[in-house]
Amino acid sequence: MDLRARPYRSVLYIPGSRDRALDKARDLPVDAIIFDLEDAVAADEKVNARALLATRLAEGGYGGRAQIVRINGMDTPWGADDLDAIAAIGPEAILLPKVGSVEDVAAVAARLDAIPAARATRLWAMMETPAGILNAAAIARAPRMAGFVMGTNDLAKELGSRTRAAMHTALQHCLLAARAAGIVCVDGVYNAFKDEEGLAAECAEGRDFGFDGKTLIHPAQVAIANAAFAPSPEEIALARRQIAAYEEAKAQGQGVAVVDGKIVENLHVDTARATLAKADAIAEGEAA
Ligand SMILES: CC(C)(COP(=O)(O)OP(=O)(O)OC[C@H]1O[C@@H](n2cnc3c(N)ncnc32)[C@H](O)[C@@H]1OP(=O)(O)O)[C@@H](O)C(=O)NCCC(=O)NCCSC(=O)C[C@H](O)C(=O)O
Ligand SMILES: [Mg+2]
Repeated sequence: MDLRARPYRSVLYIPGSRDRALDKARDLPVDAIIFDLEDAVAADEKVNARALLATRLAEGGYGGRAQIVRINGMDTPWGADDLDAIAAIGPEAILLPKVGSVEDVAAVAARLDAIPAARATRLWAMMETPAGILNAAAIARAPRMAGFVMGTNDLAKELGSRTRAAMHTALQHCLLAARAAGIVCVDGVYNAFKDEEGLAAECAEGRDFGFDGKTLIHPAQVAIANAAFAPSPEEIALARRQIAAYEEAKAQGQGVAVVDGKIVENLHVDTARATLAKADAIAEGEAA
């Protein structure tokens, strides 16, 4: 299965304790939702949030959006109960926080193997600890692994870094590991949720790096991420021209075409086809 065939431009965190936000998300134009039981939920709300979220997920109404539940760490008082309660609903994916090693993931995958409802549930990993970043290649190939989410807040805390630039190596390292394993990789959150310009700039950088999309914390951020991570009309038009020019060159026995003064070879055509497939998947999701 091509995990990246589906769009992940906008991936919105929703605190599992906020019923109004859980309801609102049913109408938001996001590609994916992370229903959060970890850092967005206070310690004394954890148990109630787990029950509320289980009820809302069982009710459904989230349409074709990818649904991912972030549980608490297995080393916390809530992790094991979160896992059992959420796995029993058979969610599409469970997101593990602060993953440090492939063994962390393998232990959860083995526990899921014993829960029939979770037969098809995939695992995602928060990449946000120095050990996790260093072990990214192995984690990306762990059992049931389907996606990485960059946790830039925790990473900044752990590294003591003060700028995003200081985390570029970690971001790119995780992206390399994800691409080598063929899994999804989404960028970290932009905390200043009222700063649209700052978010747009960070989305543009994430897109240039190659991320599939951005994690978000507020509905006002959704449109900006959706625009930044979708192929632009110019990119779509160029992709079509590249494919047509290459097909024509091939018909004449040549392996190289030229479009806008730049060579187009089979690998560029692969990228062009991927651009069109992504645009189609987005259009399909928006029409649904
Ligand atoms: C940041 C917020 C606390 C702001 O909340 P609030 O003051 O309620 O915002 P608004 O009044 O502007 O809200 C307007 C309406 O939008 C709904 N809303 C708000 N946030 C969300 C959301 N995330 N999803 C869905 N709907 C949302 C409100 O209910 C209002 O609706 P209505 O009443 O109908 O008008 C708040 O946005 C928030 O809590 N955001 C999520 C924070 C979060 O999830 N944090 C954890 C993830 S970040 C992280 O941990 C990353 C990683 O681990 C790392 O290390 O980096
Ligand atoms: Mg975190």
